[in-house]
Amino acid sequence: MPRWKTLFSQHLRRSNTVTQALVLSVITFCVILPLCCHRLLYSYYFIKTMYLDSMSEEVLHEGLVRGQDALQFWQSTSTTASSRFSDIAQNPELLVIVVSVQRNEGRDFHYLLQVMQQMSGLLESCGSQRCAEVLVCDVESGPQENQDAKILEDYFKVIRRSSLEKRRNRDSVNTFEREKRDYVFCLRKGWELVQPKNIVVLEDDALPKQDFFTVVKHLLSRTFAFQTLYVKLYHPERLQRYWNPEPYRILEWVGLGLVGATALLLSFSYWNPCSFSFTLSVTHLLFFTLYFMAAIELLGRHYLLEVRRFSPQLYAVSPATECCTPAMLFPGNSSLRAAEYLDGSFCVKGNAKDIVLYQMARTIPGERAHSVEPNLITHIGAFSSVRGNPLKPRLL
Ligand SMILES: CC(=O)N[C@H]1[C@@H](OP(=O)(O)OP(=O)(O)OC[C@H]2O[C@@H](n3ccc(=O)[nH]c3=O)[C@H](O)[C@@H]2O)O[C@H](CO)[C@H](O)[C@@H]1O
Repeated sequence: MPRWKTLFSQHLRRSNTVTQALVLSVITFCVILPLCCHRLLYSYYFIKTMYLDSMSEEVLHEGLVRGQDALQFWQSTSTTASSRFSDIAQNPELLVIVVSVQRNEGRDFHYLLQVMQQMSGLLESCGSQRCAEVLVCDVESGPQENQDAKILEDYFKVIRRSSLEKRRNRDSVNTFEREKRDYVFCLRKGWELVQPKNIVVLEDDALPKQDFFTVVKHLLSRTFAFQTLYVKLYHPERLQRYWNPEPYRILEWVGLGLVGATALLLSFSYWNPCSFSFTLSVTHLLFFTLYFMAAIELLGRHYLLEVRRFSPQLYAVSPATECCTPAMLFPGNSSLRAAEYLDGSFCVKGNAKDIVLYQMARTIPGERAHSVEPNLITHIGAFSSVRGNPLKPRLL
């Protein structure tokens, strides 16, 4: 065949491949994914203008109903032996401390009651061998009472500061410093009272998921847990994307792209072995790796993480991410070190307790911190007790 003919047929084949790649990309990214994902809150295709307000209202309404149900639940529960968790054993394997303050905004949502209702269900499902001891740490030190904590007194042990400590704590510090001091108080008091082997601290709007105790138990059976200051059990869903600058996520992203592309190309080569030349496969591998990476990111990493719930062994442990402390595991006696670090810092807006802990774990030699994914709690607090709230809270 003359040379120009060979070149022409090569060019035709190449442009044919490029066209196929283009058509596939347009169909996937402009038709299929937008159709499937436009209602998924954490997907890039989510149409905020159409769905955000109505979804936020719906979630708010559901939260209110759950709160009223929880109130009714605790008001109607009789204090039988099985519903009482207030007798705390010494040296338990795990102590869960729930930190709570009286909320002014969103008080009808009874976050604490919701969390404790879920917790009591989880504790009951553990059977006679309790999976944890639980303390409610009521840190309200103003003139008002924490009504929800009061309701729970018949069922759980509630710890508070003494009146003298309360008076001392009332001096005019900013909210973030007060929040930190409250946290330190709960950590130390819990340790002092129960001497547990490990501690989990939950904020009062952190609703534990069904897999909570199973996964915490599994984490504690791994050696890394005892070389860490804390393990974060929650990270906000909106910050779980690959396009957030966490180095290990980039590795996961490229790895998933490569695995997807290799699997696809191997199945192609199985069904049509003649079309599988080396040059084609390298270009194809590159294209499909990028194709899968883009598809996963646009769909939303959050949804992919949910697949890991299949087994506790599949939960990913990685270096800790910065934001938020609604659910924290302090293995061994690390809660005492954390309390000491927090005590030595002064918190202000922009340098709240979550940032202080993160910085400590990064800068103090020998300290490390980890995060586990997917989340072990749902954050149900639409209203913040430390920051100003918008008139209508939104999901994003
Ligand atoms: C979901 C999320 O992103 N939550 C984070 C956000 O809290 P939020 O702004 O969401 O505030 P929040 O209402 O969830 O309060 C956090 C916790 O602090 C407790 N509390 C509040 C006031 C007080 O004077 N004393 C006290 O102990 C309260 O009971 C709750 O357990 O910012 C905090 C730092 O500022 C923490 O990093 C929270 O994890």
